[in-house]
Amino acid sequence: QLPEGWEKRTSRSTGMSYFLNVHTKESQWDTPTEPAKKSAAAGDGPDEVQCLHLLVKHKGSRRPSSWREDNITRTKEEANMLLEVYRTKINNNEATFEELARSYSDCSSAKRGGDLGRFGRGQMQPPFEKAAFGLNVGELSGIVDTDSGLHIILRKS
Ligand SMILES: N=C(N)NCCC[C@H](NC(=O)[C@@H]1CCC/C1=C/[C@H](COP(=O)(O)O)NC=O)C(N)=O
Repeated sequence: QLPEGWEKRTSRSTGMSYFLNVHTKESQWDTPTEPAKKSAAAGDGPDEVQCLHLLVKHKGSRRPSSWREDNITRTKEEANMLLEVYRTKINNNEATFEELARSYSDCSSAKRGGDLGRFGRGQMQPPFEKAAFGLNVGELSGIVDTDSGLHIILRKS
């Protein structure tokens, strides 16, 4: 039995259950324990963000294949080391996020410099969403672990 004001829904892209606040239309992955709030109080972070990401897949990825490699066999540790190198290059201004994503990201968004466009809550896998919505505009994330692989994220707006 859900607290008042919540409805259980299923995500189109992952088939995972999420919860919709029927008053504010906000959604969340975590099972609600309190009645749904009636208004979107300020300070709940943005409704939508626009991010670039650089995904390095590994042999344990949910789909260990990409435009770069038909069969991705690198280990998760190797993926982590690659992302540390990319983060360092970006922080040292040796390369831009877009240049590295375009060359090395295992996501189809590589062709757009890693741009995922604007997205709201309930669209991306939970660890990615948590990291992305926790960034300030212009901030580069640490290494984020999802079923897709390992990512670094740059929030654009
Ligand atoms: N709404 C927008 N713009 N597109 C739908 C995104 C669907 C979403 N995707 C992800 O969460 C992964 C992690 C962050 C980006 C992302 C990209 C994945 C990574 O590659 P894959 O593991 O699929 O091979 N490629 C596309 O989906 C999901 N709920 O599965």
